[in-house]
Amino acid sequence: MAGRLIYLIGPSGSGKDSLLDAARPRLVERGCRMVRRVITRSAEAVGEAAQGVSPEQFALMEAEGAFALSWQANGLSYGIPREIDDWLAAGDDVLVNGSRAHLAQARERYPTSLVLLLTVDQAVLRQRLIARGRESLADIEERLARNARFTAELIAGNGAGLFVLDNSGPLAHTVERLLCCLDHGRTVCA
Ligand SMILES: Nc1ncnc2c1ncn2[C@@H]1O[C@H](COP(=O)(O)OP(=O)(O)O)[C@@H](O)[C@H]1O
Ligand SMILES: O=P(O)(O)OC[C@H]1O[C@H](OP(=O)(O)OP(=O)(O)O)[C@H](O)[C@@H]1O
Repeated sequence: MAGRLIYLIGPSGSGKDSLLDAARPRLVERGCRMVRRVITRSAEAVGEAAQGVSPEQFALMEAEGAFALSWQANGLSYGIPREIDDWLAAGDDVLVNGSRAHLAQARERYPTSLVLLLTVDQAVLRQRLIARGRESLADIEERLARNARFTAELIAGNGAGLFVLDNSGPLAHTVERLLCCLDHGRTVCA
């Protein structure tokens, strides 16, 4: 039986990478796989969670069919390696750090996917982005504006198909809710 694609989305700074890192050992325990994204960011800026490539390398990889999903946002290109399709075919669940703007395409390709929307209060989000110190203040404001547009639209348009995980509180709490959702489904953990 094919595995489930678990498509984690949420604004930049909502804590997607932190959540994946914190939950990693317990996800692995459950046989859930995670994949390193390919991003057109410098190697120093992407850290362990992704592979940094140049725009030229990215275009080449895309043309060669290296990605199961790919999108552009925030002036960057992002790719999810196509090896996830082998894992899904082998019956493994796969959790990916996705894009809200690319949700429709992801659902079209993976109709049984479970979509998790990570949310955080906008004021908390601004503070976290500033504290993370990765983008300029102007870039941070652009990300916040992009976020404000998206969250309301997503919840209005996809309410029934989304599991909302609030990460305004402690990360450990969000990890427990994520695992509860994966183990028992939306209704029990809501
Ligand atoms: N629950 C939380 N409480 C406090 N800080 C958090 C929490 N979740 C994430 N952070 C911090 O917020 C910042 C953004 O998190 P990050 O995982 O990089 O977000 P994303 O991957 O969604 O862009 C990081 O500095 C991270 O340490
Ligand atoms: O369509 P959106 O939902 O706005 O998402 C666009 C991109 O922004 C986020 O990545 P970002 O560059 O912020 O990296 P990070 O969130 O992993 O830090 C997200 O993971 C997407 O790749």
